[in-house]
Amino acid sequence: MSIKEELQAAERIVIKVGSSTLTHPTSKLNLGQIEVLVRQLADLRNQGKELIVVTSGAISAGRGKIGLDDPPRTIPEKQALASVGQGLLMQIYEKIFSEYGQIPSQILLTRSDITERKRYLNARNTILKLLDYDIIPIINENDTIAVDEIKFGDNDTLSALVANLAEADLLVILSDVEGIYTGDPRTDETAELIPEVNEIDSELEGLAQGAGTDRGTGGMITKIEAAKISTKAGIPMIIAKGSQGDVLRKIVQGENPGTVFTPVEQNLAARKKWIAFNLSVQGELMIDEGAADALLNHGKSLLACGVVEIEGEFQTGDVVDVVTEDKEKIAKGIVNYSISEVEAIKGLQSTEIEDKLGYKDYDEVIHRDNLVCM
Ligand SMILES: Nc1ncnc2c1ncn2[C@@H]1O[C@H](COP(=O)(O)OP(=O)(O)O)[C@@H](O)[C@H]1O
Ligand SMILES: N[C@@H](CCC(=O)OP(=O)(O)O)C(=O)O
Repeated sequence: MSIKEELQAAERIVIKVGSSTLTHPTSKLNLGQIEVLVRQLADLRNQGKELIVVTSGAISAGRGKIGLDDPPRTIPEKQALASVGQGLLMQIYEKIFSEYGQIPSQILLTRSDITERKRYLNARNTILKLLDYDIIPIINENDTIAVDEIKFGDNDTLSALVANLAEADLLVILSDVEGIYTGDPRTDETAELIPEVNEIDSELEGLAQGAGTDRGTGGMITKIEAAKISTKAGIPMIIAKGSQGDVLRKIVQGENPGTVFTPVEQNLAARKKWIAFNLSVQGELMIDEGAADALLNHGKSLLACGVVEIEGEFQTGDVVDVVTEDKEKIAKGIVNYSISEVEAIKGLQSTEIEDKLGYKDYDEVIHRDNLVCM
């Protein structure tokens, strides 16, 4: 399918809207802009599209409401502002969506809702049920309670993980720029829009700078991180300017008003997607050349005999990175044994595991069904 056809065929779409689109430079909500956006979303829903919105703007709206001149610096400051602003955001979404006959709902996520498999499945089931009820889930990070260890940090990454979790057909990131330019268009007058990206390389990453205003988080850097996750999961992603009145209509008609990232041809099963994009890696297994060949070229499981060195603190069922002796990361997987058990059985044949541990729950350290090669 061409990218145009993929855009036209997208039935389930995640739309992420940045603070720079939802709020004015005063930090207060940009009601006109939100109205235009919600009208388009309602119209897509009327066309039968399934929509999931990832919204930013809580911190900025909270700041606008309280009337703080300076942007928040500390985590408690951001948390307090988010606590004020999230309610404002939902109030306005609820009001305008209702006017257009649609039902929005709120979901606030922390990183562990995605990294812990049980919670991931819960979040997924809830979102799918809401879509089933013709509701538009509106997702934000749970800023008020998320501290560093459990934070996504930015909604670009969150939106890509949500697109993956919900098995969306398309991820749209609406910002205050048309797309990715050859430099930050705010500071580089010669910067030109890049309409299509087929491969994310270090050159492209080098063009991306941070946020454009003190309301945004991450700028183009986090949007490229999102594109890596999304395209690897087989989902095309578009960055476009949220203030263009008919931007969403154009996209679903197959037009590209910004930068489109074409997906990598790969269709991982849902469980493998969860492993591949799991942000909470608990350790690292270094494996020898033979084991690397078995994993990468023959689709085999990782056996204890191929494990050379171990790092981290993992329990049975945790996700670990698998690296070569040159420290190149080649895979990620769910381990069948804890770190102390792998330490004891590394280098051994599977037939020797029982003698060593006094039991043998599994032949493999990581079964191939729980392994994703990079
Ligand atoms: N190479 C680039 N191309 C386009 N924009 C860039 C680039 N590098 C940095 N930016 C900045 O990224 C900003 C958008 O990101 P951000 O401020 O986080 O907004 P949002 O709230 O939409 O996420 C733009 O306003 C721009 O200043
Ligand atoms: N969760 C935060 C937004 C974080 C974020 O990534 O902001 P942005 O770069 O504007 O998408 C909030 O609601 O204020």
